[in-house]
Amino acid sequence: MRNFTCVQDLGDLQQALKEAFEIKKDRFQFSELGKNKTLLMVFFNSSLRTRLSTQKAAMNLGMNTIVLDVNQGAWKLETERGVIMDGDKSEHLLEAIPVMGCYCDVIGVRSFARFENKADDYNEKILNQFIQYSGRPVFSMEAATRHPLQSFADLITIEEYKKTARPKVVMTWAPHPKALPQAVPNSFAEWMNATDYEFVITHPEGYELDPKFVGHAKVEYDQKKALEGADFVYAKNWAAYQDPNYGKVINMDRSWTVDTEKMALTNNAYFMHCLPVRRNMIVTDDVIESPQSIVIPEAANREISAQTVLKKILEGLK
Ligand SMILES: CCC[C@H](NC(=O)CCC(=O)O)C(=O)O
Ligand SMILES: NC(=O)OP(=O)(O)O
Repeated sequence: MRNFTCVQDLGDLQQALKEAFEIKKDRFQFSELGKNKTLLMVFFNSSLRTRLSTQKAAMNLGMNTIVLDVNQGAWKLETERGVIMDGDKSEHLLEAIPVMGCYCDVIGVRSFARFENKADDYNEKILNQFIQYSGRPVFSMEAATRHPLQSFADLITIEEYKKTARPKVVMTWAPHPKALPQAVPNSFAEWMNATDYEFVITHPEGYELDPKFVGHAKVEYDQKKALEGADFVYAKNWAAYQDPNYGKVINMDRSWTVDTEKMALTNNAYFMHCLPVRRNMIVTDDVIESPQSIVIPEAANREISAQTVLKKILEGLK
């Protein structure tokens, strides 16, 4: 595998899951694979789980790691070609990216949607420049439209906890004070659609996601109806996608917060969230602290999804 930006890049998903569970049995069995190889992790946005789990995964494979927080320490970067650089940006991405490629063998990039230009976001303008100009394999650590390492970990977790072959998985929107990217819900939907699970998306009107990601999922505007009989509840906030409200918060309706009453409608469902989570906005304290909350094992599986992806990229370098 050269680059990893979406579920399709993994190829056979069932085979990738087998590799992930093999790694989980003994995460140090491939510790020679990454010897003398360096992973560069580039963050344009904050991170806890991705930063820690991806470094740990690289170390499990014997890799060296370098972490760059672009907005803390590096030169402020210009991303637009043709701009006269007489302002506060000292370096252009078109130099910085090939330079970064000189110092590493694999690059991970986190660059959220900026909500300034929908086309730039949905054409993955930043991530694709790393793919085009770095000369190295590139993987997404959450880009503008997807978060594949998270979604892979989410799928691993559902496979571990499911009680039936085809569980009912419900992704529900929940309120948040900020305009959050559609990357996590887009990606979760894309990965759920790649399985044979029963998958339902529920959100208020106006929060419809890009149909490219919704695919054949059922969309239900009545959250309580959607939650009936659910085996997994995946909560997440996202800003509006559809024009003219792209990138906007158009609703903060706290009746969409996931609470014990909502969870009582389900089939004793497990509660999932990618974290970080705004308690008592997305989900109540009682629900996220309940025995049915699997947000910590879900986060722990980020090491496994990252290690599986890095292993496949390193195998492609041989
Ligand atoms: C893995 C999730 C990363 C990001 N989350 C946030 O930016 C939350 C920020 C906040 O709650 O202040 C998102 O929603 O895409
Ligand atoms: N879920 C996730 O990617 O968390 P961070 O933003 O903390 O990396």
